Amino acid sequence: MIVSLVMACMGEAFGMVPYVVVAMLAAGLLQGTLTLEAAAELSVVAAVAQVVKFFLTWRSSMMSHDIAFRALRTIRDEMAEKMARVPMGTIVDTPTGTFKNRFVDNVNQLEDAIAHFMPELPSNVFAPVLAMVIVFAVDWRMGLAGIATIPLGVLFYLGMMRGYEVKMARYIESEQKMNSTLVEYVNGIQVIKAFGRSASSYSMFSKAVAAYHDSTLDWFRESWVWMALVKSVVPCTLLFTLPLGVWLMSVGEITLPEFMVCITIPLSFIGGVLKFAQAASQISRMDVCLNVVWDFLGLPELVRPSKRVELSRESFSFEDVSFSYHEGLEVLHGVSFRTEPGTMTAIVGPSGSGKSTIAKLMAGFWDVSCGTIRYGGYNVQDIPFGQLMEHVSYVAQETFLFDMTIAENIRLGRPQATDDEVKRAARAAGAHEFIESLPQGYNTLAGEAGAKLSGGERQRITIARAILKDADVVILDEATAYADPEIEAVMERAIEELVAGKTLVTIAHRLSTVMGADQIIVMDAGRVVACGSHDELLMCCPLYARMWAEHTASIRDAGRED
Ligand SMILES: Nc1ncnc2c1ncn2[C@@H]1O[C@H](COP(=O)(O)OP(=O)(O)OP(=O)(O)O)[C@@H](O)[C@H]1O
Repeated sequence: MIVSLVMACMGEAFGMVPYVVVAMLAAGLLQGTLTLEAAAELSVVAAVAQVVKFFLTWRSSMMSHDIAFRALRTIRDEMAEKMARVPMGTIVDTPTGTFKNRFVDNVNQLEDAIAHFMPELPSNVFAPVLAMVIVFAVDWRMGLAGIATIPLGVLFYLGMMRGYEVKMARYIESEQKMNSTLVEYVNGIQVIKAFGRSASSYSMFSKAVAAYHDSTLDWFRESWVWMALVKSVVPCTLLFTLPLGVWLMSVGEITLPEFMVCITIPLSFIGGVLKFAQAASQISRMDVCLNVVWDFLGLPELVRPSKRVELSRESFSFEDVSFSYHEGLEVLHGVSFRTEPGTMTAIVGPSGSGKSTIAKLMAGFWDVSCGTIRYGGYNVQDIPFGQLMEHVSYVAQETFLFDMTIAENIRLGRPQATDDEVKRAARAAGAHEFIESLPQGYNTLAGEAGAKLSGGERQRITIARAILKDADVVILDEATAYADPEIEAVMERAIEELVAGKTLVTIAHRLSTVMGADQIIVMDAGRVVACGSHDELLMCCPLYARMWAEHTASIRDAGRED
């Protein structure tokens, strides 16, 4: 960046040479002393200086752009890394659009600041200073006349700067809010259409657009008056230099060439001064955008050690675990249980009783508020995140496929897996046939295929992913929730493949699917109310007995309807 700055400044210095040459040519012409050879030589000097300026400015700009894009990449990489280290709560509580804003729009704004503003700012200061040194060296009175418009310009500039940062922050905030609301709007378009609402009636979006409109106009209305004054007053140097110069020349204080130098040189630095005046908006913008980056990078992280530990064969154990997603709102209270290796644990309970929360804590998405979760004999907080994840497969309620090929989506389970292994996993998950029937088979992009895949098919792809991972513990969070009756059998076979010989923790609504579990944990309002086998719970847990009665009644009713 320093080299880029130096080259930009040198470029400005060379850029001034043609002005000096013009002054010398004009003076020679007026004095009648200009010869053809001298004119040709001076023109060559001006042309060479212009070429050198071009070369230096070009190199400086290339370097600063290179630096800018490298900085942008580093910032984005760090933000993406950070995202993997913050608790899931930070992610789910933030609207998707906000992430797009932080990562894309906000960081993009820094490009302009780093690539243009930083190298140009010193050269915009350097060029006027150099120009003034030249004019002052010729005649100090002409020097003063050359900068006479600047104090007035500074006055108007200060007028523009009043409350500028607040206005700029409001403008950027409203711009980002509008962008993120637009992303939400697009994400939620199905709901908006289904309820027959239009963009204008989606009040969040229209409010964000209106706020952006108001803040932009507010900002421009005030700034533009001042900026227009600065731009019209500062370049008027001739108003002062011309009469003073003519007078000084008439009284013999300065020569004609000196007069020409003193009126042309101040004209050469006006562009720089005006650009410098715009620096305020750049600095405020940079400040706001950088703060967004720093705030995000400063978010608290899930702290894990990096040194691998020697895990025993023990599986998960919850010891008096309490948890709140948000302070003061505890959703799990003193939960304790163990999962023995190679056994099946089912977690059941009414909606909102905390089943999925337990699954997500096992998957390491959040840290507990109180108590301890152990795996392999260690508190999970003392196990490197990557190491714990080697042992755990989490199949979530929501199936998510990345917009890459189906094969690559499955391979996420084990990046080094061969094509054959990917296919074997898909076969075991009962997904091979429908994947083969897609236009490009395993190479079909999930985004293209997405619309054609049913919920159950998508789920079998995520099960294939988990089968490929081959982890010791499989956590199934209502994994068969979207399966229709016809494919339920296929799904169950896929899951049997997935969990063969593994420790299974499953959360299921249909109690018939968990009857055979080694232990069933019954949750109610964030507490474990009972734990045992199906038969034991029927005898001793009224809540479970009621849920079972409701479940069998619903199966009977469904059978009667058929
Ligand atoms: N991300 C979140 N932020 C705040 N509260 C949450 C979050 N996720 C769940 N909760 C709350 O935590 C409680 C337990 O939710 P959880 O999803 O674990 O229940 P569940 O038993 O799995 O429910 P269901 O069977 O309906 O999926 C609920 O009161 C829920 O509103």
